[in-house]
Amino acid sequence: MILCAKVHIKEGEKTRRLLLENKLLNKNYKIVKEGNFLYIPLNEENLKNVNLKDLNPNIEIVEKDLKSKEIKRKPSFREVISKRFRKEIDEGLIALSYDVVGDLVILQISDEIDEKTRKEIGEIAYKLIPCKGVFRRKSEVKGEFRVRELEHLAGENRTLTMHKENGYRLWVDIAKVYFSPRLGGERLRIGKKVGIDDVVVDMFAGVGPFSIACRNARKIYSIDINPHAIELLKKNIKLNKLEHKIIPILSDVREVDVKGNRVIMNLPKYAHEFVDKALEIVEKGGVVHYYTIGEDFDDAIKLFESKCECEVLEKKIVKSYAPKEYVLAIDFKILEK
Ligand SMILES: C[S@@+](CC[C@H](N)C(=O)[O-])C[C@H]1O[C@@H](n2cnc3c(N)ncnc32)[C@H](O)[C@@H]1O
Repeated sequence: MILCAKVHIKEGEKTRRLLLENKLLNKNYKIVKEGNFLYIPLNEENLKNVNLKDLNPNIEIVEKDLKSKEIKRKPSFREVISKRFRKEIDEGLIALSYDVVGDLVILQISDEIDEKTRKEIGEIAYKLIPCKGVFRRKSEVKGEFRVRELEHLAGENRTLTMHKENGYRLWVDIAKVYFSPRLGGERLRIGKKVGIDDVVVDMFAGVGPFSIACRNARKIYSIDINPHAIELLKKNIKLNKLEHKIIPILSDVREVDVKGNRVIMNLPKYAHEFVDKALEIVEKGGVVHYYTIGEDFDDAIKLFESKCECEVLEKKIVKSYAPKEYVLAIDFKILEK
């Protein structure tokens, strides 16, 4: 039995595209039509990163006996690596999960694995994952710009790529700016809340994925301190034809004087240091989308309650960060400052 998204045929193509963009479509099985409904096979491994109801609230998850598309299927990267490197996987030196940004793949292999083996794994990924280049994370995201060091393993040694998610396109340079494809579902969630009269302030915009996800707003101020991010953000504004709405600002957000009714604080590790600034920016009655790292939501809620009168509209775990630590999202409505 295969997990499937059951949707009305009228929403079939839109849902299939959203599932594909969020790496949730299981291409090994055929989509089936029964009556007025389509059953779209799901990639179970990636389901943990995305809440399907954010993609389309009408999706129902059901199990279905679907026919496999190919009789002779190419083994997946995960299948090959699990067999060849079981011990190293169990020891936490090689991860089966990886990121795909545009046509580039980023693997997680420890420095303790020798260079020859790292390259061998890179070549396996290059053959089995549709992509043009393979890299590995050489460090954690670090510094003010939240960028990680990378090591090239296979294919093209190029770090600029075009990523597609949620119906928009983004230029990303994986060596110069922060970008996580795992936040695609979160961006969709925020984008859906945006109204046509909203003025959004994206305090830590990077190349602009949250800003562009909020494209229904009246105006969007997109701020970042990394000049490479702002350069790519400007290209992305043009690429998505949003010159009339998005205002890119290269600056430390603490130096910027703007106001808005929806503030996005996507700097999980340090956002707690910027709460006063967010409260200066947000208008009374507005919403702050706060991202932080923690075991639970308590500290973040206490922090906001110590600084203003607020109401928690929604809270969710976005992804895991370390053992027992998560990237958390909390939407605060600011009642009184
Ligand atoms: C975690 S990244 C998020 C980028 C983007 N929102 C995304 O989802 O891809 C945080 C961003 O905040 C920027 N940043 C860090 N400190 C800043 C500051 N004081 N003022 C403005 N931007 C800052 C970094 O350069 C980085 O691009």
